[in-house]
Amino acid sequence: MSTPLLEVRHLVVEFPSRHGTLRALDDISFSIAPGEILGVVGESGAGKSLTGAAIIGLLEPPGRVAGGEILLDGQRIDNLSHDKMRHIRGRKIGAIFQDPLTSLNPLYTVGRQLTETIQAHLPVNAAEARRRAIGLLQDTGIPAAEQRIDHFPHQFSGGMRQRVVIALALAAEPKLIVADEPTTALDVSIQAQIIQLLKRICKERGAAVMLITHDMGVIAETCDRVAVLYAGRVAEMGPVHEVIHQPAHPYTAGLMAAIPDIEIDRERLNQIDGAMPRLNAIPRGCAYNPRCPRVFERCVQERPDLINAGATRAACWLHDAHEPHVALSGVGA
Ligand SMILES: Nc1ncnc2c1ncn2[C@@H]1O[C@H](COP(=O)(O)OP(=O)(O)OP(=O)(O)O)[C@@H](O)[C@H]1O
Repeated sequence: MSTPLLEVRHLVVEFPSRHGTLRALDDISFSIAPGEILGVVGESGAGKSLTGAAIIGLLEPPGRVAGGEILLDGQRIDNLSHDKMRHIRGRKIGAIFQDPLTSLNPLYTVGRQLTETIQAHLPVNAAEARRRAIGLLQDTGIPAAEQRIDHFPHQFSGGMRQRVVIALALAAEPKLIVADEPTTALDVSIQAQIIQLLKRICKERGAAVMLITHDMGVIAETCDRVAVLYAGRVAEMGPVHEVIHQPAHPYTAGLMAAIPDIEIDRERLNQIDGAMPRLNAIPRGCAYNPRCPRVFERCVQERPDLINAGATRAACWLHDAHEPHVALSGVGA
């Protein structure tokens, strides 16, 4: 892999609470190379959005980075002032969120928002900024961009608005795009178009992308590599094809089995039994052990770190070569 653009090393995020400190992200490490799309997947509460928020410097207090480091282009960004981070967010990191309306100012035309962003970060005059803004709208598939540039956000449909948000995220030519559930709020019929657009435009520009989603189908279509999160830790990480077709962690296998299939009645979907633990009740050993069909003694005693597991890396004792896998009695192994 080429030199990483983004490196997240041993990231810890904590929230103070009345019951003591809650650790929401616990020792998360991964990297993304230029031009690469890393999918971050997991059930609700796994820590996907917090990971994205920590990277873009938008963790909501009292949540805080309590350990580890985040490097962009070799420079630490987790310890910068708000002002410096705001500048980096515009210039080097573009963010795309689930609801396009949170990223757009309803009072300004999309052209004004695009040209202001371009001129705040790039040395171009107003005419050039407008020319580039029209180019971005065309690139993101907005028809009649020369006219639509002077429209307000409410004059666009949901799908078109998310295209505008993608154009805005790319306006300052950032090297990293963090996209948090970018299609969840959209009509199913246009989700695939937006995902394909994001993929094409980022690949063309060589931008690194962190794509947060709970949807394994989106990951399969879009990503180069994938990190599977569970209870604030990486359960498995590897090339997307290998993670999907030979999942090494029983949690990943469970997520794969739960992918909706239009041929199958929703009622019959194979969901993973049980629920993600609350932060104040993370089980000892492997956090997935109460739900795991392959749990054995060591899983309830010792917490696994990522180890080589065939074509991927998985935090699972099943892949420890020295492990005699003695199933726990009473649990379907
Ligand atoms: N402000 C907060 N205070 C306390 N705990 C929080 C706060 N924000 C998030 N958490 C907890 O951190 C954990 C991770 O949350 P996060 O939003 O990152 O999950 P997620 O994987 O993005 O889920 P979803 O798919 O539902 O967005 C959850 O247990 C959540 O309850």
